[in-house]
Amino acid sequence: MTMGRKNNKSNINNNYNSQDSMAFAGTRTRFDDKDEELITQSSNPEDSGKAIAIQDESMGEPDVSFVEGDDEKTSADYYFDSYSHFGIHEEMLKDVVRTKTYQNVIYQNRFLFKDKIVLDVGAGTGILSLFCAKAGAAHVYAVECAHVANMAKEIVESNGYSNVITVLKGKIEEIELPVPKVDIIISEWMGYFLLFENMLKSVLYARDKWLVRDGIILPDKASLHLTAIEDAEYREDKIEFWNNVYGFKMDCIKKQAIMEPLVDTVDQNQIVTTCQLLKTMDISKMVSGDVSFTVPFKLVAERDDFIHALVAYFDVSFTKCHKFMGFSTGPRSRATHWKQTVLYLEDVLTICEGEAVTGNLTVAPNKKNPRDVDIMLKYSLTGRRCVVSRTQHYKMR
Ligand SMILES: C[S@@+](CC[C@H](N)C(=O)[O-])C[C@H]1O[C@@H](n2cnc3c(N)ncnc32)[C@H](O)[C@@H]1O
Repeated sequence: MTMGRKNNKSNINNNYNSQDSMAFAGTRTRFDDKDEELITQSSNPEDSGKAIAIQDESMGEPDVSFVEGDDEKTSADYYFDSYSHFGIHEEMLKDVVRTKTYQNVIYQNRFLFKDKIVLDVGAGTGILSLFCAKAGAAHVYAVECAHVANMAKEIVESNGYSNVITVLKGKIEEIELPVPKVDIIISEWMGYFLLFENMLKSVLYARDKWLVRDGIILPDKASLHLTAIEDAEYREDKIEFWNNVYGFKMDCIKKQAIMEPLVDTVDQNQIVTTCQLLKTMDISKMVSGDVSFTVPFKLVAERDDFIHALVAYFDVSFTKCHKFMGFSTGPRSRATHWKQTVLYLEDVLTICEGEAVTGNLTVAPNKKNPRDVDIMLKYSLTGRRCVVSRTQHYKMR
């Protein structure tokens, strides 16, 4: 997965949700809501913890030393480590679309929470637990496996909620809850392309183990969408660049670059076709196998243009609220830290208004590392000016 584009264009109007709302994941990107400037923050396991450069002044040269014990770490450890530093939580909390939506869902629907037992899966700083406690929950169990759990405990204490919120440090799959059942499960589990990180599996595990019959899960719906964009300039910079690097061809890197989805903000003016709903997941009913699927699509051109990439994004909704609530991470909505996921095409499609790109998208967790996502895209266009049919494979990692 590749992050960021030179000229980030953030959209500031989320038409989907009139409330202030926004969000973040493993390699999440910082979104500074004040100046709407997007700053890439790598929390890539490859970048974190493995080696540190220690400046030894007597020697002059930096000494690159491996941190003791890191050899034993698995990719899962690196994943959880990425949530240990407060910086990643700062970025999530500052994602106003994300955090405000959860806050509004909880504060405007107190009838759901009053005197209820709540389980917060992946509590982070404890922010969602605090919202629930303030909204009148009888008790909240805040489960968090990363070191930030220690801070969540302190935050709960210093805000005077220790009698309502119990922070449990550990993986949801491994902890013991002091109660047999809970009335509500709340979680912010969404990753890039919705499914990157695969945290949804942990939420479904918690649902099956602890949620009472007729209990509520928040959010309870998540949908993946697809559209097609014109993106000549950036495709040139990211993909065609490898054709001629100071006079040398680097085709092998070009092949890799095209396989890596780009997480970035797309300007709504780049959209060439209709947007299509690919898949809706009902979090209250689905099984973990439902995150692997193949869906057909048909994207109809709304103008004569060139298509360089398909773009995926997601919406989440909280349908148990008094009034519908949710947010979209689409290019026509206010930007979130999730941005959009851009899949570059090997072909540039010359499309005329009314013509359609059709195909199938297959999505599945990677077999070796289920937090990564494998995507297969089959597309074809039989147009007046362009006839193309191709299959491409992408890896989000
Ligand atoms: C996207 S963050 C959300 C944090 C917080 N709920 C918020 O809204 O700001 C997800 C959190 O879930 C934690 N997490 C992920 N998988 C988990 C698991 N299996 N058990 C416990 N915590 C988990 C991560 O460490 C991370 O802090």
